[in-house]
Amino acid sequence: MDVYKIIGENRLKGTIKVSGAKNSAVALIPASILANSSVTIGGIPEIADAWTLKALLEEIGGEVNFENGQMTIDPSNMLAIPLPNGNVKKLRASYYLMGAMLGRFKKAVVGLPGGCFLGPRPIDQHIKGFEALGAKVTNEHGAIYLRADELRGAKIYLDVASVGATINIMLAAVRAKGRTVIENAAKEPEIIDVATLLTNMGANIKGAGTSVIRIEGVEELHGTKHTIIPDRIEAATYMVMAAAIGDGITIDNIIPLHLEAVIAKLREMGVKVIEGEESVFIPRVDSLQAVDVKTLVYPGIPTDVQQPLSVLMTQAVGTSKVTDTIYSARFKHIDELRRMNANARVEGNTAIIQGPTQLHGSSVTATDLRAGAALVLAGLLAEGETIVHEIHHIERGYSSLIEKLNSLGANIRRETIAVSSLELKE
Ligand SMILES: CC(=O)N[C@H]1[C@@H](OP(=O)(O)OP(=O)(O)OC[C@H]2O[C@@H](n3ccc(=O)[nH]c3=O)[C@H](O)[C@@H]2O)O[C@H](CO)[C@@H](O)[C@@H]1O
Ligand SMILES: C=C(OP(=O)(O)O)C(=O)O
Repeated sequence: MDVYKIIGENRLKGTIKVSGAKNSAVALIPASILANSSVTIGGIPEIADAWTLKALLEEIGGEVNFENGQMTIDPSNMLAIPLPNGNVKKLRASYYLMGAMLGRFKKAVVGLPGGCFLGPRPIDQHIKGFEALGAKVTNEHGAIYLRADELRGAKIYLDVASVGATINIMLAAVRAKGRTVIENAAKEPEIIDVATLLTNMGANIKGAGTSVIRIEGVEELHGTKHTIIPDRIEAATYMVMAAAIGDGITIDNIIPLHLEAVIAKLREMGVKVIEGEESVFIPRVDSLQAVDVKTLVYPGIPTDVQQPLSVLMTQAVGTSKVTDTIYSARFKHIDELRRMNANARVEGNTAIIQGPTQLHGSSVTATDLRAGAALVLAGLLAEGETIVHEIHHIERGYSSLIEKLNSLGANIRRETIAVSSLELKE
């Protein structure tokens, strides 16, 4: 069982480089299935989700090379091999195999996705979209079966502006006959990134990044080269860390526009954020003010950032509130923070955090990816040693987290511990 052992209270200083966006990568990699020749994607983060997707594409006959952040996928020999179990369960984004395989083969069998448990994560809007395009969709023993004689363009109104459903419908619709219109589409930057790749493969997509996306289906898509956008969630995580325990940190390789809501909220807390073209500099912060935060769809504060932000709130003077309107149960980290002396409680979809508090090193469990990042930050702030368990969640989405933070002066070790010491913790 591997854990992170963190000795806290070191001030961090220097420059940290953000990797390519996980939530783009996990859609771009499956999108390559739709091409008739090799697709090369640069800037893929070294995260477990990328390796799992590589293995999944290989399971269906793809030839995949992943080296130095560049993934080249030759999809020519891929087949519609059913994927009911195994690797598909390891990540949420395996659901993109449904749209991509449906688009290419007009059929797919994909086990219901895994990923972080954030409360219920329905995929009804994805299925509604596939059905509108003419697919028959059934759920048999925990796997989704999709089959269509032909895919026909359709008008699809999403009941919720879902990132996953918007991308999944785009993946199928680019190969449908005629025009698809997605209304109330999600507007996240990752959607534009996927649309850009598909367009460079020969797809005809208009309006990605707005709430109405129009797609004219095409007969064939070809190979191309693409560079992924920087990870705005990773960037936000490091910005929050810089505000909490930095002594002057530059966060490099970012698109500041993607982070406007986070930057505005940090400024409201008293953090100085100096924006460059592709970086921000955050000087040492001496005093933080309590704030209220509500997560919203883009361009609002992302739900993925609320967990690290709630750790920052333990350092702010006064009572902060963070309401998650996207995933109302995404608060498992609060119990862990309480073990570390945080004065925090959850009421409905809101965490209420009183600060400032000196956090104490403790043995805690990462219940999901961003909860894990939040606990790493808590460990960096805490006096003494913090041991973070279940780090596989963190390594699904953060590339070289320990190396990056240690290069700023953090003291984090990844260690294998005997199961008996885990049992002692229980
Ligand atoms: C792999 C990936 O990109 N994951 C991201 C994606 O997840 P995910 O694709 O799960 O998130 P969605 O944008 O689809 O979900 C947003 C909201 O819509 C609801 N919903 C979604 C689909 C559906 O069919 N029915 C439905 O009701 C969800 O329960 C949630 O309340 O966007 C989330 C919201 O920005 C992020 O937290 C995740 O990091
Ligand atoms: C919840 C997340 O990931 P996933 O949707 O892959 O579980 C996340 O990126 O914060």
